[in-house]
Amino acid sequence: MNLSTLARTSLLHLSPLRSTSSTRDNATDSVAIEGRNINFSVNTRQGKMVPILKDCSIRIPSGQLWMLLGPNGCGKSTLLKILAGLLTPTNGALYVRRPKSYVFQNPDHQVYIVSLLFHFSSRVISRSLVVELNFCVISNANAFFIASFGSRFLKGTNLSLQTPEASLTMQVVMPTVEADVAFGLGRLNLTNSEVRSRVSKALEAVGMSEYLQRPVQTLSGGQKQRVAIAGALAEACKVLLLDELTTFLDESDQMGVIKAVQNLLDISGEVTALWVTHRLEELEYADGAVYMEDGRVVMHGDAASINKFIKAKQSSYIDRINS
Ligand SMILES: Nc1ncnc2c1ncn2[C@@H]1O[C@H](COP(=O)(O)OP(=O)(O)OP(=O)(O)O)[C@@H](O)[C@H]1O
Repeated sequence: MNLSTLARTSLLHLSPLRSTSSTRDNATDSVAIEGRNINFSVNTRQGKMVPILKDCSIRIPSGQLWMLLGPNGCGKSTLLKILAGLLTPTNGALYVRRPKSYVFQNPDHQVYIVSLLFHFSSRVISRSLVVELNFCVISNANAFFIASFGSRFLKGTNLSLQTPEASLTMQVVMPTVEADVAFGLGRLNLTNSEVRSRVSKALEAVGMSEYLQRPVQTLSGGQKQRVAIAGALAEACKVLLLDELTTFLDESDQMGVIKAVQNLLDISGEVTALWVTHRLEELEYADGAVYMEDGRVVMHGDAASINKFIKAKQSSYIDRINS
């Protein structure tokens, strides 16, 4: 989908975008993420089609931090995965600026996820989708293995596995923060000094420069999350899709991650972030927000209006319970 074609199309059911006081000075009017009438259904074992997303439309300007909110099961993660290219919509129009990167809720799953993402972009050399990265070789069968045991447990381990298609040795996780951030750069044909420079700039953007040589498993959850974001930045990603990053974090780590994302948007001016959250208080850091219910986008616009809308809904719900 061509951006200019999409931009010319009027999105009648979206509320107009308005700037908020927190909008970054360097943000432009160009659009980084746009979805129009996105539908997504799944087939149940009984052969029934169940709609998960219903005519969802969103439009997110470049250089801004937006939040995606809504009750449990309303479809936030599904929409984010569609934007990331991990799921294909049943129908609808979609534009997401590239390179884009998806950062998962649990920082310990990041390496497993990296391997899955590479399925779509890397060299397929056997039926089991074996992919070669700069440091490691992973197959989808092994990815399941990593998921089952937890990548944290396997960090820095060498595994030898025999599959019907190939005999594999894989080093699962990078031993240090520096190597972890450099993980995805192998396919870019960069010199060593270019890799080092990208890694150090990315770690600086998330406030983790002094952790370059630290083993990843010694970091806190929030620090791991920031390292994962740095990995995406090192690959020069323009769109960050962040799935409930602060769920497992305490308050100080939570603030560290939000500040890191805000900081990197301020520094770059051209990175756009969409952040799935349950926490209403995180809205105060956003330029805009999308509120979903039951697979639909109910409201879309500036963060303050969405905050007011959700609070009004919550208090009317409490009133109904109490009456
Ligand atoms: N493959 C699937 N098969 C059946 N139902 C699914 C599938 N994937 C998602 N769903 C359902 O779709 C709905 C939306 O799921 P999704 O994970 O996107 O919600 P969410 O808003 O991110 O929820 P939460 O806030 O609890 O993480 C849920 O009811 C979920 O059970």
